[in-house]
Amino acid sequence: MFSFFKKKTPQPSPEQDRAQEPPAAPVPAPAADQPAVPPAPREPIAQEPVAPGMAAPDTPVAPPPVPEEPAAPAPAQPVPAPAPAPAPAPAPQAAPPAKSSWLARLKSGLSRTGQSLTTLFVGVKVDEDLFEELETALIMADTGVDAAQSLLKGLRERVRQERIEDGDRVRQVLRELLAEHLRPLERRFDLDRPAPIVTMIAGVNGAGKTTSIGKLARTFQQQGRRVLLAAGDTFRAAAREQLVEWGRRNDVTVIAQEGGDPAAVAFDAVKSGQARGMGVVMVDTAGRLPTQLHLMEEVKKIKRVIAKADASAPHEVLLVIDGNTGQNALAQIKAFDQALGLTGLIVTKLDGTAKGGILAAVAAGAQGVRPVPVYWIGVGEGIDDLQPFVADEFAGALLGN
Ligand SMILES: Nc1nc2c(ncn2[C@@H]2O[C@H](COP(=O)(O)OP(=O)(O)OP(=O)(O)O)[C@@H](O)[C@H]2O)c(=O)[nH]1
Repeated sequence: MFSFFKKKTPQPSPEQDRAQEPPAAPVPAPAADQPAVPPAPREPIAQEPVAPGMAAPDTPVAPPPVPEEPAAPAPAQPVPAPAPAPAPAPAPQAAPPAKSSWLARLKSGLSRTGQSLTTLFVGVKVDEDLFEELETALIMADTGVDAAQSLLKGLRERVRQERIEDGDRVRQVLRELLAEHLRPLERRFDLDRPAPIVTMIAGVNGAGKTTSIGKLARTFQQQGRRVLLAAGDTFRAAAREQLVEWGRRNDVTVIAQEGGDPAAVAFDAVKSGQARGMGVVMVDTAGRLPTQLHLMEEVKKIKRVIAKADASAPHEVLLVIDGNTGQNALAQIKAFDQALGLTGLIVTKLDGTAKGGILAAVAAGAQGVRPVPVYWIGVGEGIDDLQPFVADEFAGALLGN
């Protein structure tokens, strides 16, 4: 399995607050990840290698300055350097895996969640004790109380109506009910619309934003779209370099700038994407907690400034959430949705978690959350471990077929 983006150091805690850092080094990451002296200044990078099967690049265009945005600093200067012409590393995996292997991975990824649920049905008597145990197991899997109760209500009805006495049949019915419950979250990311599709990615530290962007860039390329990335985390050199390095290895243009205003980088990326006929422009943003109000203002500003480069953009605003986060994910969705108007979710790290039920809580609108559609789920660090969310497959992986 091809693995990439693995950080050399442990992930920064979401609890870290850039605000507490000295102004000269406003970085969210732990000291280990952050050299006291930043790495040698990197030229803003605009690689222009051409992915196989893609059109030749246009002449790089110097983007216009960011239009008047109160307190906006000078525009980024992504002077598109000539292509460094590194021999592009071969694609780690040429073709997407067979459907069966993906399903097997999803299943094994969610096995820790599934185990606690599926073992309950083996040779069991179908009675009130079973329903109570199931309710507890669902809540433990992070479905939340609302979703657990609503699923169990449906299950009781079906068991009564169909006079089900077999534990395994109860499991199958619960699986059907879970799939139905999750189906409203299913949404396909539409690539067939006017380009560039400007997609902004937000989330807390370490949720998997940059990794997911890398995986998506590959997916979009495989579907014949030219991709441009904006390294919107101008504070943390490691985050920027992670994206830039990915771009180098995979023939994807990356607009990056050390320091400065992330909104300016985003603006430049959109302009550049328009000028170069890109299919998708993905804007990475620094990790932030919803409680860090100044950083939430910053991410709102990025969105506003993107709209100055293209009045219809951003076309997608995606929140990346870590599937292990538990019920706090709901608070994250609510806050980012309020700040940015989310169009979709990417739920990562569903592999090896005992809490794969969080999507049921989202679908139930628990804690007043809007059931924001889920475009993709991440079940591993490999390039193919980000897959479209399909309710039926998800329910099957969780509860068996
Ligand atoms: N197991 C697993 N690990 C993942 C998944 N997605 C991302 N990761 C890992 O999670 C870690 C953090 O991922 P990043 O992409 O750096 O997260 P980020 O949100 O960009 O982090 P910041 O830039 O610090 O805000 C990395 O070690 C990734 O390899 C997933 O679906 N499964």
